[in-house]
Amino acid sequence: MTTASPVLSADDLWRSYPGTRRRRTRTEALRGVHLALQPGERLGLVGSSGSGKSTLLRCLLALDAPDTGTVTCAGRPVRPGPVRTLRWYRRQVQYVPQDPGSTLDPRMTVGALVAEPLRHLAVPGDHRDAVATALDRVRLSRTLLARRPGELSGGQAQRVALARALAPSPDVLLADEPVSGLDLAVREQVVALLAELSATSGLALLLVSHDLSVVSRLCTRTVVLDEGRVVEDRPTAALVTDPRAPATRALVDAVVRLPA
Ligand SMILES: Nc1ncnc2c1ncn2[C@@H]1O[C@H](COP(=O)(O)OP(=O)(O)OP(=O)(O)O)[C@@H](O)[C@H]1O
Repeated sequence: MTTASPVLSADDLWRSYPGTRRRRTRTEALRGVHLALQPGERLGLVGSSGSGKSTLLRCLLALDAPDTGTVTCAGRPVRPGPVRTLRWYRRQVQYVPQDPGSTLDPRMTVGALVAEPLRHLAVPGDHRDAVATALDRVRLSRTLLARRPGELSGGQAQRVALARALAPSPDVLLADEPVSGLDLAVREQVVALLAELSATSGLALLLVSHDLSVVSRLCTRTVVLDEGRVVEDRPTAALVTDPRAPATRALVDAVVRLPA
């Protein structure tokens, strides 16, 4: 067990949603979730549909507040609030969305898209340099700077999303199913790129997925959520070869059943 202090942690998070007319009871989406991401670590967060992954991610991104419990980044508590009070956090913890095709503004050029977070976060320095560096880091040619999302392949769009997240030089990336919309060959390239980025720059990565096969190739440790609870938190290799919780077994079986 590592003793370094986590760069990002969730401590005893509880979050419930009110009942609806059709479903009267409250939904307990998170039930006492603990999670700690060490500097430079690659941590997987897996669980079936409805297990609470998105709710946890929204709390970690300070887009939603837990009912009780705290999110802490580098020793400071993190809660939703006005943009200016969260700038420090957004510079340290960046988000890579699931489907860049629909999240990148189709009217903006690649250059403007990658520069946007730097402007929003009031990052000092020459933004053109930072944009060029971010494109280099994701292996995107600078000849794409003037293109718009509609003129990019799926893999290029995902790299632009990654470059946007990397531009402010964060310590942590939270990636939500970052390869799920990509075909197999491109998926392999993006997985390899994420592994390389974390290995060479000390970037910590929290990879959220329902697919254990992607997580097992990238993450050294994996947390399994089931009905809002952490049911396993172990090295990924051990978890895959010897799943203990029924939810983990189901995820392992789902990978085994997939055609090669
Ligand atoms: N806004 C909401 N109002 C009511 N219930 C909600 C709301 N958002 C999520 N839930 C419920 O909370 C539980 C956890 O949902 P969540 O979206 O966090 O799961 P998930 O693991 O991300 O699922 P998926 O993989 O399908 O995206 C589910 O039972 C869901 O129906």
